[in-house]
Amino acid sequence: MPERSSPHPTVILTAEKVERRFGGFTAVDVDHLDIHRGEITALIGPNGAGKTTLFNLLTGFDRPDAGQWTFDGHPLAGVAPHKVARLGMVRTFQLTKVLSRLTVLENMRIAAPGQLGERLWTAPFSALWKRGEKENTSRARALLARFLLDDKRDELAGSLSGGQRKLLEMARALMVEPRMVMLDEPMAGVNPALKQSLLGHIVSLRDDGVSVLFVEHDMDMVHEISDRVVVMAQGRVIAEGTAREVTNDERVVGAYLGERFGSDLGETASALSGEGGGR
Ligand SMILES: Nc1ncnc2c1ncn2[C@@H]1O[C@H](COP(=O)(O)OP(=O)(O)OP(=O)(O)O)[C@@H](O)[C@H]1O
Repeated sequence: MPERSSPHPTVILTAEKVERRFGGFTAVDVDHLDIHRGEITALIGPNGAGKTTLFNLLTGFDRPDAGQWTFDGHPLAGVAPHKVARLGMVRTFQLTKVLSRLTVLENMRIAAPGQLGERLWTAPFSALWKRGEKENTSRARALLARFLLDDKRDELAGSLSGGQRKLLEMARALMVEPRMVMLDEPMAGVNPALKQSLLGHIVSLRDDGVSVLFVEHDMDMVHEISDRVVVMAQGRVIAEGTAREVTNDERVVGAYLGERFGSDLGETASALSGEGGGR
């Protein structure tokens, strides 16, 4: 549906020859990857394709065996996650048990930049620190209002529904005012009623100028909001293009049909082919 990818996009993230091996097994072997600025990019692929491992590498949560990548001109290989976030690239995380025992507002406040970091050491209890805390709280409240969670602010995060948790994960990521957000399966465990609202929030991020990269198995979502789709299989990028282009790509259909479970891409491709009068 959207297919609004610009013919002359600028690149916000570019990766070269990124490799991650676990023992003798190569989980990621990406020769080249560009993510376009201001677009919604879906990263899809069968189970075990290396999508999450690539996310972890790009955001500093894992170390590559080889490779380089730059975000907005900053070389990032070997840079720690909190520094990556400070440069403007954040990823969402599923709420852990520990975070579930904190309130919604506490979850937001600890996601603020510099929290538990240098600010706390150099200026505890100072006026500067208090001002920072006040700013963090008002930013957190504004984001919670945007995601319709403000009336839940004093409730434990663990008491939220699956969809509300996803909204909180996204709101938390925005505490650092990122230029790029990486979402890991944003639709997993979300009921259909909240799905549209979540999609709307992702589109509104793009409309605010934030680049979005998301991993997802839900092909309806991929078709509905992606400007561009990158397909991985066996650690490599095997295809790139609009959702329609990649679902009609034989290499992509082959990669999915090769596995028994996972995505509905095979069905989607057949449906698309049917629309187009058969293949
Ligand atoms: N820490 C690890 N140690 C050993 N093997 C790992 C490790 N992390 C990932 N792998 C392997 O790397 C491969 C890629 O895994 P990854 O989780 O990145 O795939 P994925 O595309 O995200 O899959 P899914 O869609 O199922 O989440 C898999 O075969 C996985 O078993």
